[in-house]
Amino acid sequence: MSSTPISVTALAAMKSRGERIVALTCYDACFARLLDAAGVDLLLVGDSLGMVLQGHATTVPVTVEQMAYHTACVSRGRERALVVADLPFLSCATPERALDNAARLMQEGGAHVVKLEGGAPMLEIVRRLTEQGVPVCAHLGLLPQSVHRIGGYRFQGRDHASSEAIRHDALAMQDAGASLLVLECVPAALAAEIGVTLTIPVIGIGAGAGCDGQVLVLHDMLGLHPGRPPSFSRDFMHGRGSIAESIAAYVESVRDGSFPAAVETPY
Ligand SMILES: Nc1nc(=O)c2c([nH]1)NC[C@@H]1CN(c3ccc(C(=O)N[C@@H](CCC(=O)O)C(=O)O)cc3)CN21
Ligand SMILES: CC(C)C(=O)C(=O)O
Ligand SMILES: [Mg+2]
Repeated sequence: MSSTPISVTALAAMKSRGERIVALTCYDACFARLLDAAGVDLLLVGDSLGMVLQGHATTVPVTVEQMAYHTACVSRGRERALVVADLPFLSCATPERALDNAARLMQEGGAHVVKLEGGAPMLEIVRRLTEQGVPVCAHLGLLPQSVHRIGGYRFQGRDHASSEAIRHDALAMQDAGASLLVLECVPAALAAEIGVTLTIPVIGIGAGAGCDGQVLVLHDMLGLHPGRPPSFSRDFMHGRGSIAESIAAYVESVRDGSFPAAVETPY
């Protein structure tokens, strides 16, 4: 049985109907087939692959070449799910580079949407991409590509000034043409408020259950994190017999709003 492929407008329609969006990171065709068959709506080819696949301590070493390769692998495996690919570290340093690199992710990789980290300084790039027909997913809150500037993977938006900046940037991203927004590691109340304010879908990771959808790093939710997984993640393999069963449990838990629970919502 084949079903209609998901588009960014289909995700917006889900938001308006109050249906939660289920997303996971995905880096290869094998998992793309599995996640797609389980009804995952959005496959994020995240630059987190630098950490979970390549063994780096950060996402900083990941290149556009590598992102295009993994995006192409995912694109071959999916039928229905929307494919979103991360623009990696410094690939949006100028609007020209952003346009060239988005072209690679879409034309070589088959991505439907490109995602970029950052707020106000990225608005011009979001406008330029959007006016060229490139759907953009914005990414605010914790920006892992800035880990060396931030000094660690910390929750963001916990004081008045930074929560105001995130709120403001979220609206500005929507106005600049972004089709989706990922909010990473921000307080649940802030994320929920942004979710009801914006018309575009807001997908949270470490941002509470009030978002329009959830995303997790695939390896974390399969219990494959080396050491202690992030506090906002859940090991869906725990007590289950197969990967397929665990993915199905994640899909159901996001759809019915039981993931993330209070224990997976630090702030
Ligand atoms: N495997 C993996 N999972 C992720 O969620 C993830 C990546 N990699 N790579 C890119 C970014 C980095 N991320 C991370 C990584 C660790 C924490 C973490 O351990 N946070 C602490 C709280 C730290 C604090 O607020 O001071 C936690 O307990 O969750 C958070 C986000 C999220 N993304
Ligand atoms: C954590 C998600 C949102 C991401 O950007 C990634 O996997 O690279
Ligand atoms: Mg990323």
